[in-house]
Amino acid sequence: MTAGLTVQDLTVRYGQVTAVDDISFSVAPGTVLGLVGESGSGKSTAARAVVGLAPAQGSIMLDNVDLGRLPGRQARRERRRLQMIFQDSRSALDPRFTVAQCVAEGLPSASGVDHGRPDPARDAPRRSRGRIAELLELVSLDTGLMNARPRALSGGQRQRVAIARALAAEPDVLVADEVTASLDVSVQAVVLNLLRRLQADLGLTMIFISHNLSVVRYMADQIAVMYDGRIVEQGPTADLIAGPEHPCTRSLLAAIPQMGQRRLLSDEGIEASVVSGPASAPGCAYRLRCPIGPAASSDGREICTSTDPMAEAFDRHHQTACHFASVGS
Ligand SMILES: Nc1ncnc2c1ncn2[C@@H]1O[C@H](COP(=O)(O)OP(=O)(O)OP(=O)(O)O)[C@@H](O)[C@H]1O
Repeated sequence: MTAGLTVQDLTVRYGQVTAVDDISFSVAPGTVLGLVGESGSGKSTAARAVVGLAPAQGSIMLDNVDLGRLPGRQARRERRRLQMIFQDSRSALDPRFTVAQCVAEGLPSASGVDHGRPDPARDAPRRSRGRIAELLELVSLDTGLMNARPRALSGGQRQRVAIARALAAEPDVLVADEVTASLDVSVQAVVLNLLRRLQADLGLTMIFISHNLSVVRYMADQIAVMYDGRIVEQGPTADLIAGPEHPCTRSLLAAIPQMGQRRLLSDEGIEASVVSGPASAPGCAYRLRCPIGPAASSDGREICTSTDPMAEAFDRHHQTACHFASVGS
């Protein structure tokens, strides 16, 4: 069984911008956490921080090992257990490399640490080709494409190469950030099914990010909803979909087109970007958008403007950061 992931008090600041604001979550071994939220809510930054690509405060633990407390070399080795797949496979793959070389980038070296960028002038080492072929088969890619360059591939094929490269490192945790957002709608479902199958077959622990709640719903066991750098609601997928408590979650749900699979898997329908108050303002960050908060109520809902709602446990599994989470939609 792969390791579980625990993230505690994760904060990422870029100058004055707090992109991720003190979030905590855990992903049980072999399960999928869906991270959903509007554009700019901090999903990508959180993901990048988890895999060590963004400067962060807080702790990231694989099982009970805090990666931030390990010495450099050991930390680098442990970080290989977390792999990320990005939205844009075109820029994620080096155009000078063959497919085999792209996948070989992910293979652990004999010493167990990064073997760096393979020399694009040389072919993937002969001893690795068997493993590379295995990985291509795993992602249902024709091994005849081994010597092709990424630009000769379709978007879906390139994303499969990126997945194969991530799997080459034999990760415990896979972080998938909007991996189908730039694919044709017809290919999105195929890649999502592939990811779901690989996750289940390999028992991977996974963070799956999308701004499209219908896609996250399909992929995830648990969902965390982000707004303005924070997690405003999290819980088991079925509970959160059947009984969304935070108005932000309700708004994301309402934006799902109630149509067939083609529309459901498209990126249509999620509106707007984050509108928050000044960073120093007290109160709930969602209040300016909120249909049940101060703007919408005659009683003023003073608490929304005066007090930041901490995530309160409505039950043990389902948490919502809203003073009026139980008020109807
Ligand atoms: N390198 C950076 N420098 C400065 N600000 C950044 C940087 N990366 C992200 N941000 C800011 O952090 C906030 C969160 O951005 P992030 O990309 O993580 O959100 P997101 O939810 O992933 O959005 P999207 O779905 O559009 O990618 C935004 O306000 C963004 O402008």
